[in-house]
Amino acid sequence: MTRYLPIMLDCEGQHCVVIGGGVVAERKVSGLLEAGAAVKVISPSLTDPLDSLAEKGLLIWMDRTYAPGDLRGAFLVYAATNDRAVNEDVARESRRLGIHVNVASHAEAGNFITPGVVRRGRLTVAVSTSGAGPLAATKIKNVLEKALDAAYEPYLDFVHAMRTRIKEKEPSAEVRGRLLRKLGTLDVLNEMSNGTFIAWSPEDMDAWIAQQRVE
Ligand SMILES: C[C@@]1(CC(=O)O)c2cc3[nH]c(cc4nc(cc5[nH]c(cc(n2)[C@H]1CCC(=O)O)[C@@](C)(CC(=O)O)[C@@H]5CCC(=O)O)C(CC(=O)O)=C4CCC(=O)O)c(CCC(=O)O)c3CC(=O)O
Ligand SMILES: NC(=O)C1=CN([C@@H]2O[C@H](COP(=O)(O)OP(=O)(O)OC[C@H]3O[C@@H](n4cnc5c(N)ncnc54)[C@H](O)[C@@H]3O)[C@@H](O)[C@H]2O)C=CC1
Repeated sequence: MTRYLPIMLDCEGQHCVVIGGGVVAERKVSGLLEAGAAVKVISPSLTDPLDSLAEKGLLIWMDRTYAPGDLRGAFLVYAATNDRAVNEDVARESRRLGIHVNVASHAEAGNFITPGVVRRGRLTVAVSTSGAGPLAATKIKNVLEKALDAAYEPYLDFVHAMRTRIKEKEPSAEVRGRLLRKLGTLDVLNEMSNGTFIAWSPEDMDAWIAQQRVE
């Protein structure tokens, strides 16, 4: 069994290439666009949603089949055609160029796979079965989709604002550590979830930091 390393990859502005324009390519493209990647799709046909993304200029479409050389300079490559041999050629070129490649038809030909994803703002939960059962991954994802409160989004914005402030304002590593741990014990998530949270102004944040510093 392949034991994959789960990592969070910053793809903002990175040039990513998807070969194929069917429903599977569409799913991979939507994940890439959500992550801010610069997407190029190479395929003689596109699904309607992909076509409309191309028309809006949200991706670059090359209306043709894959040709060697197409992957040069790519950050990530997805081989998502319905032709196994073509996907294998894409995987081979990627490996030769040292580019990570995902192969939709038979994952073992590539070296990374796509998890099912649930997002709540800054929270990302990724579910993988290591390729054992993509539909099982979807089912688990759906369980999490129901379980994860929408309040995680404002909660993590709050935590981010507070952590940024504490890191900027507190030079002592020891005090900073204490403040950051105290931040983790606040009941803000519950308050946001049940609607009782009153937003903190920058002054409220500074007052909390000043008070906790001396305690
Ligand atoms: C290994 C992996 C590689 C990769 O694609 O990255 C892979 C591979 C393959 N999938 C196949 C089939 C299906 N995949 C889906 C759906 C999804 N597949 C996704 C990921 C992955 N699929 C990676 C492993 C994820 C993990 O670790 O669990 C999801 C989670 C994410 C996404 O695609 O974005 C997305 C759900 C999105 C969501 O719910 O949000 C459906 C259901 C449907 O289409 O509705 C079917 C049909 C039912 C079935 O086959 O079970 C085949 C057979 C091809 C054939 O032979 O015909 C292969 C090839 C192989 O097994 O090697
Ligand atoms: N990994 C996954 O999540 C899943 C993978 N699959 C696999 O992925 C493959 C693709 O699935 P779909 O998108 O549903 O197929 P599809 O038949 O809808 O689309 C295939 C696309 O590939 C393009 N294409 C074919 N030859 C090409 C070439 N030489 N160069 C560039 N583009 C080319 C076609 O024009 C079309 O746009 C399936 O054959 C299956 O093996 C299927 C379901 C899920």
